[in-house]
Amino acid sequence: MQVQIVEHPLAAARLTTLRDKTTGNAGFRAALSSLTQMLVYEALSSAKSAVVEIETPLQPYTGSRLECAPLLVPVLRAGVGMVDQALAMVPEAHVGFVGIARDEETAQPVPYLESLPDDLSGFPVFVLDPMLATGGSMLHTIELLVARNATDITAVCVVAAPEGVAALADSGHPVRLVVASVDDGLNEAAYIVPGLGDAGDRQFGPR
Ligand SMILES: O=P(O)(O)OC[C@H]1O[C@H](OP(=O)(O)OP(=O)(O)O)[C@H](O)[C@@H]1O
Ligand SMILES: O=c1cc[nH]c(=O)[nH]1
Ligand SMILES: [Mg+2]
Repeated sequence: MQVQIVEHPLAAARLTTLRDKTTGNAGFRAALSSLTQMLVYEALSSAKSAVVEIETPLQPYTGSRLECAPLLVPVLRAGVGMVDQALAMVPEAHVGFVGIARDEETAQPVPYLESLPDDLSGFPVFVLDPMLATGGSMLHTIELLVARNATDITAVCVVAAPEGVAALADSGHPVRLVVASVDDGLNEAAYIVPGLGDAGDRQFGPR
């Protein structure tokens, strides 16, 4: 599986703000939005372009546009904080939604929402979720997409645990990962360490 770690100094600065436990809800949402811009920019660096013929004020010009905008799929709740900025980068994109909450005892994903197009053949899909911990939530999402014929899936994450990266790689599904950091691992409660805590709670408060 292709893993692209975005290590730009500005990305590292936003990630530090997210990790800082003194950052409040508003500051966390702002830093997540800003970092999402960098992650989506990098995730699109290999996207195909289509030729567009235009005219500048001076002469004809052969320009380009994205050949196919990715379907954006935020995983609720935490991925909600990434979707506005991703849409700002790709305004023509469509958006699907998946809702999953981990069971706090077992860390198993509990799905509660699925709102996706029926057929994703030929469409690139960007799954937006800041946290890839055990990988259970991302794998569930990927399985929903593959069942709809998706063959080009990008997981856009902020922090990943090696366990989650391995789970995606071992799944054999057509997925690549774009992430700001692969951290040390998971603690006994399946939280990423050093991590940034609960990305949903830090944006929106406890559920
Ligand atoms: O890789 P996993 O072990 O599945 O953990 C990662 C998931 O946990 C978080 O969501 P959470 O379940 O806390 O829901 P929330 O976004 O509503 O807070 C996070 O946003 C991922 O979706
Ligand atoms: O560290 C973690 C693990 C799962 N979900 C989060 O929000 N944070
Ligand atoms: Mg949460």
